[in-house]
Amino acid sequence: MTTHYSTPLHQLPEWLAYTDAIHTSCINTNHLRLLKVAGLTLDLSAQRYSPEIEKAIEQLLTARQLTTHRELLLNGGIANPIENRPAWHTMLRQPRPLPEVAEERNRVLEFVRRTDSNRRWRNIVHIGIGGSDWGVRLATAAFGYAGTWRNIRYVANIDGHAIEAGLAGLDPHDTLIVVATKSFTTAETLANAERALEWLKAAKVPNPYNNIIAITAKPDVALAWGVPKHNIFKFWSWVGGRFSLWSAVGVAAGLTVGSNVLAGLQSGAHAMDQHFLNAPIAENAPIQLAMADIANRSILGYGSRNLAVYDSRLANLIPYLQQLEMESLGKSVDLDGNPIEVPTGSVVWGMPGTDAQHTFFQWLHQGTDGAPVDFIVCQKADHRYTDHHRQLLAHCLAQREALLNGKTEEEAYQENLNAGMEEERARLIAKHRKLAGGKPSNLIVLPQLTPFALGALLALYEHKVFVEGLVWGLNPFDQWGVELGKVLAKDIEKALASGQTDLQTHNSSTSYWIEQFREE
Ligand SMILES: O=P(O)(O)OC[C@H]1O[C@H](O)[C@H](O)[C@@H](O)[C@@H]1O
Repeated sequence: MTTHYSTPLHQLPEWLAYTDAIHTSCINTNHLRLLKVAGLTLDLSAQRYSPEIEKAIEQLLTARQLTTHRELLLNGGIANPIENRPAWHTMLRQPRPLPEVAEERNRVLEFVRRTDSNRRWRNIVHIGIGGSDWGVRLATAAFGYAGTWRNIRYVANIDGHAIEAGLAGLDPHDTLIVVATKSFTTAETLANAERALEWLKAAKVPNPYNNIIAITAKPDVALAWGVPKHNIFKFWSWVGGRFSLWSAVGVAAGLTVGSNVLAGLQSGAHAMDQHFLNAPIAENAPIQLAMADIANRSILGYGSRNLAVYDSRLANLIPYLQQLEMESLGKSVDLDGNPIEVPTGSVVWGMPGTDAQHTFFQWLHQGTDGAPVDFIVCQKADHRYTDHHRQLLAHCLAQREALLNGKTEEEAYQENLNAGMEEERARLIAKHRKLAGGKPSNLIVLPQLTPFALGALLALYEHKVFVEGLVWGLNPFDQWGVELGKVLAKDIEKALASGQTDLQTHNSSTSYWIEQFREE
């Protein structure tokens, strides 16, 4: 068996040099550091920076063999050694992909074209969960925020309310059920697909399977389930679930917001792939984003990162990135199975701004922990309410500046006095109004919310995650942690249905609740 690391990260000289460089630097509030990539601007001015940091990054990434691993990723080598397969989502957005990829891409385009020209399917119910869900939701909300001629609904959760609400009020004769599941084994998706099938049958739809399409890496299983061959779109085991938006999984987005959205997303992502491959380290946006995140997480000790998305059309970017980042980086052993002795992937959380300002920004400004923030905003809006957009931009910049600059007690005290407060009270209130400042953040500006810009943004985060995995030495392309719960759920479900279980195998609280929830 190959050993990947002879020296653990926390003892690696290049890591120690990076740690030192971070500790001996600060955020320079007079410094402007911008990277312009694929139409996006990444403003890193509110992160620590020094020539020593730049040098340490170069050396650390050389020690981690960035060039070799990046080529492995982008050329379809075994980038996921634990599961012994490539992680080749970048292939799906190449202008000239492998013939089998091109063929499936064309099948999707042709399906959308034919369906549109027949004005077929007024309603779409997209059934899928996790990576087979969030990307499609994101794309349709981003570009269909004002509605489209087709209704689209999403059903992910096993909660029966989800499928009930997903189907309620729709005409089964004019509804296309899209079943998206890489594995075709995911319990939620299969159960919801069964309910949708029953619903079609109950409405006496002549051939209910004609109202269903499946997108999967297991076409044989979909066929055996009943989906006709011509209604099955395939992707490949080398496409990780959380990267499947780039595959035929996006077909429901094609049907609602148009094939040009899929094409635009792909070309934006491809432009970012090229930048990631070719740009020198100091100008490489995914790399610089990753290294800032690593510094904040592993060296400065921030436990989470906030996503302040100043565009309500991008609300689904938050769960999308939560899956991308937390499923990829929520690991604590390296490729050799040894514990990683520095903190790895942080919590990622957020809400669109300005809603977030009225919910938890207080904590960001004055809470004990605080968190770095990614501010994401579009320079130009697509609505006609110019003063709304001006205010939105102002709030975004203001929050970022407040986090960075803060306010001293003395400043607050003087302001209080100037506002006519008597001295003792001015002192007390100043202590409450003081903001520490110095909080790191990124600002990512999209010129406008186009499919190209969103594609580039998603690929920026994907490659950021890859670089973090490389530095920490973990495998960002598996997710073993979610398995145990799935196995336990199967056993508990059996116990709830039949009463048969070995209660000894569960802890006393679980056993108690099995008894309580057991069906009579
Ligand atoms: O697409 P599927 O095979 O149905 O998988 C759906 C989801 O299942 C699990 O939760 C995995 O952790 C996710 O990565 C995946 O996206």
